[in-house]
Amino acid sequence: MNDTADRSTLGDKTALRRELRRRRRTLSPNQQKQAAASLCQRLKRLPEIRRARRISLYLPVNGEIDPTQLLPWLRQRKVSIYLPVLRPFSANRLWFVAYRETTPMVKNRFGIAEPCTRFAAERRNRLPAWALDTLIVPLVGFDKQANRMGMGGGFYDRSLAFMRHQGPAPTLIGVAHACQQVDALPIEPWDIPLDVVASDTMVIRPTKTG
Ligand SMILES: Nc1nc2c(c(=O)[nH]1)N(C=O)[C@@H](CNc1ccc(C(=O)N[C@@H](CCC(=O)O)C(=O)O)cc1)CN2
Ligand SMILES: Nc1ncnc2c1ncn2[C@@H]1O[C@H](COP(=O)(O)OP(=O)(O)OP(=O)(O)O)[C@@H](O)[C@H]1O
Repeated sequence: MNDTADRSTLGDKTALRRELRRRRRTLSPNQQKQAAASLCQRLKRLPEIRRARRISLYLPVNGEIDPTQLLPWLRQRKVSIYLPVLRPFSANRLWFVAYRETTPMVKNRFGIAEPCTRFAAERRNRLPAWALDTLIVPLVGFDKQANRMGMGGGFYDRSLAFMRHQGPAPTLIGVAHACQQVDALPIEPWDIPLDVVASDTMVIRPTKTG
């Protein structure tokens, strides 16, 4: 690809990301609540989530759809719950820290609540991504092939890069509001494909090829 094409692709992606983030921010508190309830109903019926024993989810910010209504249901099923935490000294990578009622929380540099560094520093409180069996991944956008767009930091793509090789392959469930769907997203070489996308109105799986 030449330089000009490269720059215009990047420009398109940034503009699209901004537009999709704007869409979810304009939802009213009531719409947010309805969407979250409807998403969680759908998620509870997914075989992928009913099999989960070690799952990560996220605490929503800036209009992201809220998956936390799942917490009581997961706890009742004795599923271990983890949150993504920005890894110190490891740029744009995540590790996953146990989220219990007693976990001490702080806000990270993006204003997202996460388990505090001292708690996360203890090995027994955290897992690398490959040791989870299921991840609920926050999406900024998705398309009908279940391709994803995230915040643009490459946090999930970097943390899941191990999935290109043989070995552990946690189930990846992308979640978003229905208004975050677009016709087609550009696929990047580093994108790790999702198994399923769930929104407040639908469940999408990529069509199998090959
Ligand atoms: N709720 C939630 N938690 C999450 C993610 C997420 O998307 N949602 N992440 C998924 O990767 C990781 C954090 N990734 C992020 C990547 C970029 C930005 C970001 O650029 N935010 C602001 C800038 C804020 C600032 O710099 O102060 C922005 O977009 O303008 C935020 C979080 C881990 N935790
Ligand atoms: N495995 C990787 N190793 C190194 N850099 C990576 C990797 N994956 C993604 N990146 C880099 O991260 C940046 C952001 O990627 P992209 O725009 O696809 O983000 P995203 O998929 O929206 O973000 P996220 O994964 O945080 O949801 C890109 O510049 C890309 O080069």
